[in-house]
Amino acid sequence: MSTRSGVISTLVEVVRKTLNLDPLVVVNSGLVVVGLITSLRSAAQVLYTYAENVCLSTVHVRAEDPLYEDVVRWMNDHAFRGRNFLSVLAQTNNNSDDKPIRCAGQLDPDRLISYREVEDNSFLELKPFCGSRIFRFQRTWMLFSHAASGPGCFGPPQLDMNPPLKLQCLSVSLAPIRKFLDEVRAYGRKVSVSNVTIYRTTSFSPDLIRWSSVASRLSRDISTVILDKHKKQTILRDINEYLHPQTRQWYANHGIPYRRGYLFSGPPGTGKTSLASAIAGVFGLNIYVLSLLDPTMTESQFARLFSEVPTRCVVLLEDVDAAGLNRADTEDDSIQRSAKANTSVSLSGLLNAIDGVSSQEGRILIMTTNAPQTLDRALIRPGRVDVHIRFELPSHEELRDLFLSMYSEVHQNQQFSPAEQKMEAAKLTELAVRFAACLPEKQFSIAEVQGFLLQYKRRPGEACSHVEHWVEEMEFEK
Ligand SMILES: Nc1ncnc2c1ncn2[C@@H]1O[C@H](COP(=O)(O)OP(=O)(O)OP(=O)(O)O)[C@@H](O)[C@H]1O
Repeated sequence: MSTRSGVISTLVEVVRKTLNLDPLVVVNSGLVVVGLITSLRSAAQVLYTYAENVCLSTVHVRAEDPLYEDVVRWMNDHAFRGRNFLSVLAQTNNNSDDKPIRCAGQLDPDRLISYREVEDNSFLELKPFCGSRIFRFQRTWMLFSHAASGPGCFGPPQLDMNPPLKLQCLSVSLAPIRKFLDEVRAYGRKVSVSNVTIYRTTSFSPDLIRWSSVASRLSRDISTVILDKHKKQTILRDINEYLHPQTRQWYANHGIPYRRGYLFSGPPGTGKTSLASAIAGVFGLNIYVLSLLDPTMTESQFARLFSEVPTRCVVLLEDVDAAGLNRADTEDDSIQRSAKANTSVSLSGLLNAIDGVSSQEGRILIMTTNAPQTLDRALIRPGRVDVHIRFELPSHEELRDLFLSMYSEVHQNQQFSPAEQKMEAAKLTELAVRFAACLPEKQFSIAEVQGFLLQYKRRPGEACSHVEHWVEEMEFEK
């Protein structure tokens, strides 16, 4: 003890002599400064909390809400342009269908191109990730905060999770932020007018499963989906009528839950998913894809996700037959999990999610299946499935349409005069008839025939001459 105090007094003496300062005074002043800073910080915190409660309007936006993407997009395109943000998430954006690769010259079948040498169309996106930024919107100063790991961004950032957003402004009313959000949504609609955003469920942890947008694509033109005209018109008219605001009122007046379900059934590769995505494009809706086969999803999570979709959207439940959901073969026909079930969601859980009290109104449910005959009657009864569209293997007429659709740009070539274009179109129709006649009806799926045509992308004549041989090969394989 005495040695330690001896060392301390020697040190004090050395400091006093070399710096000409009394160390005790320095330490005391330091303590006072630290104390002052701590008190000021606490006072600022109290003031901030008071201000937040009394005169700051705050809006939080959850990551799974479509508004989230709109806010981030608006901030990126306006408030952050050319400025530094404290912490950003760098991400390669591959969703740039509308930005073609700037590739050297015309396609030459004999010249192979290494795509390391060519500028690709993915681009680097820097998204605000953690921190806050003050920006001005229509004469109002606002604070945008994005916390990656709770308040203050302490701790390691959780890169796999989109943290919620916070928008604040100095106002006792939410009106300025509402105005801002209206603008953000209008901007989002404008920039993605011909895009369909696809949402899927993402499991962040065993207990946390949420919707997240996985892609935003140019919507598929409905005319490129080959389907009997009458069936196509039926479904388009039906959805058009259903989505109309007057129809919603009609449902409400009659006390009928405002929901509509569609079943697309048919062999693989006949266009069920293609039609669902084209429908979303026609009506400007986003697609929410749910899978009954997701091993990480419990029944209650499934129900919650189903109820969290927005009012107007397409909910796509693919291959419902694959889950093997049927009533157990019990005498009382009660809805229990069948032994063959392939999912953690029971049939009654699925039925409740579709039309239980918490199920979202206004959405369009599209279920696809290869085996409609195996589906439980309860699942496809009217109210759950209102329109059943049967997809079939293509007829000669549909094969001809597919051929014409694959080579549509051949005669639309701008280098041709209108008269030449007409002649080319006539030639192509002739080829299409010949092509279809070489294929047996109702034997191959459109996906299979499309696969064959893809080998002859700009050469309809060659496709026509090779199709018979391809049919022989396919028949041999089958
Ligand atoms: N009727 C169709 N019209 C246009 N393209 C089609 C059609 N059917 C299939 N295709 C093409 O075949 C491929 C697979 O189609 P899609 O995924 O829509 O079939 P599906 O019926 O949903 O198949 P699955 O039952 O295996 O999910 C796509 O590339 C699509 O372009």
